Amino acid sequence: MSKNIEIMYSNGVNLSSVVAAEPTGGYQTETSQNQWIEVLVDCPGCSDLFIYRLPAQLEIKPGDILSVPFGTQQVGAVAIRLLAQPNIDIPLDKIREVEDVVSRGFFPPHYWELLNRVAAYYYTPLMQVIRVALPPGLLGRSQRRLRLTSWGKAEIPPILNPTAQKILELLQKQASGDYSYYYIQQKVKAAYRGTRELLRLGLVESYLEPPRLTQPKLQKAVTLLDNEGDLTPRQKEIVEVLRRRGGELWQSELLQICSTSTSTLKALVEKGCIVIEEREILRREQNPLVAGDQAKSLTLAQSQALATIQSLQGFTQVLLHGVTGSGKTEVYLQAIAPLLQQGKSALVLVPEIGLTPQLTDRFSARFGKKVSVYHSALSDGERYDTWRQMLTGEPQVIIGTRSAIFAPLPNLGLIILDEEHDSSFKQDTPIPTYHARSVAQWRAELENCPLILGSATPSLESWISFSTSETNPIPPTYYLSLPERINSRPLPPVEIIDMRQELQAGNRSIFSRPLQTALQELQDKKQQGILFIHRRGHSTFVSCRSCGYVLECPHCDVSLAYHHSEEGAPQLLRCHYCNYGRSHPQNCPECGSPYLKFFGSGTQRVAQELNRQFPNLRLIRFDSDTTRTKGAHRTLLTQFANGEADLLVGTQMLTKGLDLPQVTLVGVVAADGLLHLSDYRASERAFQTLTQVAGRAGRGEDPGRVIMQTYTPEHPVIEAVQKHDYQSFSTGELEQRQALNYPPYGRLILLRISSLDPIQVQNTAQIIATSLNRFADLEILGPAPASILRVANRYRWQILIKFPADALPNLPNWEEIRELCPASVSLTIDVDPINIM
Ligand SMILES: Nc1ncnc2c1ncn2[C@@H]1O[C@H](COP(=O)(O)OP(=O)(O)OP(=O)(O)O)[C@@H](O)[C@H]1O
Ligand SMILES: [Zn+2]
Ligand SMILES: [Zn+2]
Repeated sequence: MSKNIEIMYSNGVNLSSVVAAEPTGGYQTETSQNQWIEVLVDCPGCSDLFIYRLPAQLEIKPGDILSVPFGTQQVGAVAIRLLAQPNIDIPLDKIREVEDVVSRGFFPPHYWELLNRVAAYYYTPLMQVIRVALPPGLLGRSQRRLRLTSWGKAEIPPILNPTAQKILELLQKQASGDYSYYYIQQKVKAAYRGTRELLRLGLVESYLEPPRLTQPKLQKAVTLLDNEGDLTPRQKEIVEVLRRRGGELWQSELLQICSTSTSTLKALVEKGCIVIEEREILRREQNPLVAGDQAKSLTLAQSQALATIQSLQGFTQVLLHGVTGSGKTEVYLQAIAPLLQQGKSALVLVPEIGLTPQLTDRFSARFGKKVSVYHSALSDGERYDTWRQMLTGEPQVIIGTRSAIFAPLPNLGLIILDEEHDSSFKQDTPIPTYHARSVAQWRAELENCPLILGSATPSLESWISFSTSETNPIPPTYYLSLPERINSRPLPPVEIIDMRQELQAGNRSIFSRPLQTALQELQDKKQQGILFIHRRGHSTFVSCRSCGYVLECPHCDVSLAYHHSEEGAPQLLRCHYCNYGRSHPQNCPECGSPYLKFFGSGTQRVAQELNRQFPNLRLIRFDSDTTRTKGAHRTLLTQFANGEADLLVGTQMLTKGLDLPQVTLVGVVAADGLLHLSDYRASERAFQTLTQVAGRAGRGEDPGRVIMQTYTPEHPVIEAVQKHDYQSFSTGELEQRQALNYPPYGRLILLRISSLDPIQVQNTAQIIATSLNRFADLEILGPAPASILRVANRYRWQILIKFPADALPNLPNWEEIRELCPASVSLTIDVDPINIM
């Protein structure tokens, strides 16, 4: 085995400073006098730079993806920086050579710098950021292989040394004459001597097999040539089919259409009528065909907003604050159209996949094939190919979720974050714990293009940075408002129902009397409704009426939710944290009593109740249980849009961006579930969710109405939602945030500490907190157990660090903090956390 271990920096260089110090210069580096390259290797735990020799025949640039020898393996690596001299003191012959380039020029200009900023801001090793940004599998292990040449396949080998002889025999015994280096090394001692000889004699050749996942998908294509030969009637038929189809078809299609065989096609090849060759097919998610549409003539507010957007030059930020149904999407579409004409691309980020079918359709209707989607529910192949398609530089529109902010579009003209307030733009785990909005700001700055943040309920962060009257802010910022719905349609009136009074009046149903009446009327009037429930499943917990025992998850400190859908389907208890499931017991496991009672209502229970009380009402459940399979979102929404159901019953998922003009009624079964969460953002989130769900009503010709049930009608969030009053809600909420120094006035860093060992995690949390107390400008909250201490058997503690947003104080050296954790305790640094529970 080789003892040439790669040479690593001994003093733990701070990577971000190394790379950030040389912004994009790497791309223009004169390669001639550089003989060395620093690389990042894709190997767990390796965050340092390693130095390699440049092979004479290879031209390598920073950003290229490489294959390098590492220990005894070949691993993926990213070229970081070229050097004229190795900057460490080691014998030059100890430095190994780069094996090969797997993929060239993978990063568009500025991209590299973006990744570095993310790594630095979120205290994450650069390699982890690269992993989030690249499609899966790109850095997979490529394999060096050895195969026989045609000369090597011949029977008469020259006289060889014994190892070479053994390897040759090994290869010749194998049908394709092809093995990995690794396999040969296992089989033959000191194999390198033999391979060297075989290579020198030209009996074998060595080649690099790219990682499997990233292999482009090839398929045989048949192309018609002009030679009319002497053909049989059958052959003529095939040629005719090809001609009618434009002279080109995939072989598989042609075989199917003509019910013919490959040997028939081969005969045509021999007659010179057709050629068959391998072509790459791009596995992009197929957008269903949608009828094209034209730009709508804009309302006054829309055209003013558009005019401002079109006047923007370079890096600017726009907050497009438009009430629900005010036509923000139309503004996006018309802002993008001229960019595509200029050969530029646009990036549109949306919160959830559930949202994308409708939105993607609107974009496809306008821009056709120039639109692609990019999100984590795509297959690896689809992701990889969409990625490659972006690199072509063709003007295009990418619509995607959070991670699409890293889409490598070379010629970016505009970035849009739709529903910018949505918390799904923030990644909690794994690291980097990035917020797509922050990354979008950096990206827009680096690409020098405008960024549009759109929402009916802007996050307080965005609101404050656009509403404070700073003169000449950098970058220039614009607050654009669409205060009215399209065609001056009114926002729907919101009726608040006090459920305590319902109970007093003897109504024990989960539906208040006004909601019952409204549901009844729905059918008579042939209109549609949406019913919002905070939780999926049937009931939140099951407990014994005799002894009070609550069924809990064995791995988490939470009660199990009851899931039951149709008659006859198995009754299931499920943990919403770790997905543990068990069958529902007949009797109490504690006292044996048969009287088990369900508490709290999820989507399933509400659906059951509806079926019981309104047997004629047709409903569709829309939550993460019913939308698990690919395409389910689209199918269910299409059914609903086609009028196959009267009511859509679901969770958060249906609050966002749905545009269904025939929906007149929106019901909120219990607003309270959202209000009383132990998190400083609970009110903001509740206001946003309730306003958004209310905004689904009355978007078409018929006026809408909202019925909101609650036990706390006097809650300020409920009052603000009722009045559609963003302004007063945000003013009040900001005062509270300021008083306590919470964002957007203060900044937060959350340390999440977890372990299987309850004692060790608590001790570690304590030790970390003590060491943080040395920093006078930091306010340290905790250590405290997370609100659910144990999840999936891991005990979780946290420490919240608070500091003023305007002055970055002296922060701890996170590596030192990390070293305080024993191996069994893991630490995640969540910068600007959103979920603190
Ligand atoms: N200028 C226009 N003329 C006629 N109809 C329009 C115009 N602009 C938008 N619309 C239509 O109005 C409806 C609402 O628009 P859109 O969905 O873009 O609103 P939105 O502001 O994104 O709402 P939300 O924030 O609730 O998602 C859509 O059906 C859209 O096609
Ligand atoms: Zn019991
Ligand atoms: Zn669990």
